[in-house]
Amino acid sequence: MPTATAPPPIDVRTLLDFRGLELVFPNGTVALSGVDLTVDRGEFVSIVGPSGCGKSTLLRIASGLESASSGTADVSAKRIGYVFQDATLLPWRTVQGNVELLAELHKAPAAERTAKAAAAIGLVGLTGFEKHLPKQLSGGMKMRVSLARSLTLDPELFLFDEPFGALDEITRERLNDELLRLFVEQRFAGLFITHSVSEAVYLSTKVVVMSGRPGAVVKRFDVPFPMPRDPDIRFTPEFAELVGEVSHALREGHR
Ligand SMILES: Nc1ncnc2c1ncn2[C@@H]1O[C@H](COP(=O)(O)OP(=O)(O)OP(=O)(O)O)[C@@H](O)[C@H]1O
Repeated sequence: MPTATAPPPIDVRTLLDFRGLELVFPNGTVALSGVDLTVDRGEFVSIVGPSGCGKSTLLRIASGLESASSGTADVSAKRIGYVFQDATLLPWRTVQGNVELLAELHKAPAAERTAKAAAAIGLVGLTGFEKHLPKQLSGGMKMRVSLARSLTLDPELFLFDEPFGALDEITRERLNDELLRLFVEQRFAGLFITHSVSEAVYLSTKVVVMSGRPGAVVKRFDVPFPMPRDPDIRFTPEFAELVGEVSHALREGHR
């Protein structure tokens, strides 16, 4: 009797899979050249690279806003969250109204929207600020609202484009810890762009270093420190050593 052939297993671990990506803009600018990048479930991947090396372009490809000229860009994550350097809040809407926005666009019923927004506002530590308008919030609080807005979608993959770049050091460190807590609790995967090597090492399970334009991956580092991550890890020689190695690769790739 013929035996049924089992279908090939689907690799549900990989949420984003870029192979040999090239991107040439219509004006001839070669932004990316042969970029291989994957983000698996459970991973938090940071990209560091010199200005103009194509980091934001990679996120634009991940979100479907840009298409590669060649190579393959597979994104199997169904629900994707976005946080950019600018919190992009609607100034006339309250915190609650801003956080409900995505659920509203997805036509979720009012009661579900309210409940999801309240839970997300709680997750980012803004309970009590629901009725505030964006102009009444600090920069760090606005970023929390931006995070909460995407959390209502229960994202499988979160894309971050230098979300904390404009914040002061203390606020940035606090938000790094909040983000790590959310990563552990909410179990989304992350693709995070930053100019800060220590931020990349502190947050990530993997750090990818890109060269200057055209952007290519010059080195990948696995970050061995366990999750949940101890904030004091930043003051250890092992942490300093890894930051040094990533910084060195960044300098080498920039020549
Ligand atoms: N629409 C476009 N047309 C032509 N060139 C572009 C376009 N968009 C971006 N570029 C160029 O492509 C390169 C990559 O841009 P991108 O914004 O991805 O870099 P980046 O690494 O995110 O930079 P930064 O760190 O400064 O934010 C840059 O040199 C940029 O000037």
